[in-house]
Amino acid sequence: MRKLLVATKNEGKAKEIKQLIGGYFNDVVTLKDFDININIIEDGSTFEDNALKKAKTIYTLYRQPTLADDSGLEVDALGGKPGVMSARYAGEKATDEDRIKKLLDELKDVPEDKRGAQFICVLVFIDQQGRIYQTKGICRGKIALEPKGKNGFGYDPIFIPDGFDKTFAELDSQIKNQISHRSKAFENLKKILGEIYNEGTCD
Ligand SMILES: O=c1nc[nH]c2c1ncn2[C@H]1C[C@H](O)[C@@H](COP(=O)(O)OP(=O)(O)OP(=O)(O)O)O1
Ligand SMILES: [Mg+2]
Repeated sequence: MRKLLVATKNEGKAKEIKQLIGGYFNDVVTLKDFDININIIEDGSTFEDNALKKAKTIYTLYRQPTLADDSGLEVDALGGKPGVMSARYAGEKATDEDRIKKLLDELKDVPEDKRGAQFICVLVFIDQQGRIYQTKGICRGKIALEPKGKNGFGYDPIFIPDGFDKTFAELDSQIKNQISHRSKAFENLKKILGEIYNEGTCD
């Protein structure tokens, strides 16, 4: 029996993590699943700092294999903003719609060919013994002129990945999971898990 704690409260993210993690754990539980009400202040200046803080906080409490994901959207025309502030871009109580609205507003005078952006995902995994591993994935694309689609979460309705003419929210979750920043970070994490667990998936 191998269990993974996922240090996230974001249900959209948790769903993707469960789809992407592969067969290395029989049980994958998030902070919502085991109902711990902990508020981890994400005050780092990088995705790496914040992912590390989330993973360490949960590992220190439970001493079990723990995974954290810190991610966000960097918009070229805004010098990389909202970046690490993506979740709090329109204030603490704001919704995904509020954040999308604010971003589109700031880009209202930016023409289509200057709307380049990238999603970043940093994963930090801490194994049973407390060893720390980190991987990163980037997905390039551009910001749509208006929100479209119902799939996914967060900024998905306004992000058009390179090579497609639809937003992540219009594309199938299967396609998103083949090309996203998160899936790229997981490709590398799974190589590490393969080494830690000797290629053996658990059964
Ligand atoms: O694939 C994605 N598709 C759309 N939006 C995304 C994606 N990946 C990250 N994002 C956005 C959501 C949130 O506004 C911010 C992440 O912030 P981040 O602190 O990592 O996550 P969070 O606060 O929502 O949950 P938690 O910290 O509990 O894991 O970037
Ligand atoms: Mg967060």
